[in-house]
Amino acid sequence: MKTAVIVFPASNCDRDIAVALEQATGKKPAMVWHGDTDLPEADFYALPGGFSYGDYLRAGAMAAKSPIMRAVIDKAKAGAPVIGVCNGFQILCETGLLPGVLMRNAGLDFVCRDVELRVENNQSIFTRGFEKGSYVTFPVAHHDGNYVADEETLNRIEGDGRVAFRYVDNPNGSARDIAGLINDAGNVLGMMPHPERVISPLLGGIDGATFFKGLVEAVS
Ligand SMILES: NC(=O)CC[C@H](N)C(=O)O
Repeated sequence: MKTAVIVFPASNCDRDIAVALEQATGKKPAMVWHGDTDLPEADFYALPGGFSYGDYLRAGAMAAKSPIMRAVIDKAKAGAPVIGVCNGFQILCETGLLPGVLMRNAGLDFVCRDVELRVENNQSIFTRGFEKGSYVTFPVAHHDGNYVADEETLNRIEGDGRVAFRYVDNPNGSARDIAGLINDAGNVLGMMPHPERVISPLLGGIDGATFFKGLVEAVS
């Protein structure tokens, strides 16, 4: 099982997700710099959290135009599994691989705390490790986590069962409490909460370990 993590200037969760992936797969992921143009072969690709390019213009907007993202977009369109966490979710929206956009939190504050999420869909490769309707707790840490899309898009996403996770107590104003979203084809997931930060009791929880284990099993 090979995985790869894309590293942008001011990514700050790249090593956290690398540790989570190594724990789940037994192998260190390839770390790929944003300025590269070629991706190594991998069973899935991860876009980590952080403040890529200082969150200038809009969080994820500049990273979406970085050289490596052309290769990530091609891989995703060819069906490779891609996961984006927090800034990674922002980047996926800015590339258009996922619909909608992440705007400033409704309360205008940076929100940093554990949040409870409902698993809305366990049919995807990303959520198969969970029971549908079960609850998990992951931390959030962001100022731009307010998911916005037009009504038609929201209806379509919900109608197609593409909401992966929903906030129980919405921390940022996201439309329809959406915390994590899957693309049409089912191979791209973006989510604001951080599963890679709860992969051991020492870190305060293991729901993230279940998440990565389920993903690894699904793509093996
Ligand atoms: N941890 C993260 O990836 C959050 C950073 C993100 N750019 C924000 O909205 O604040």
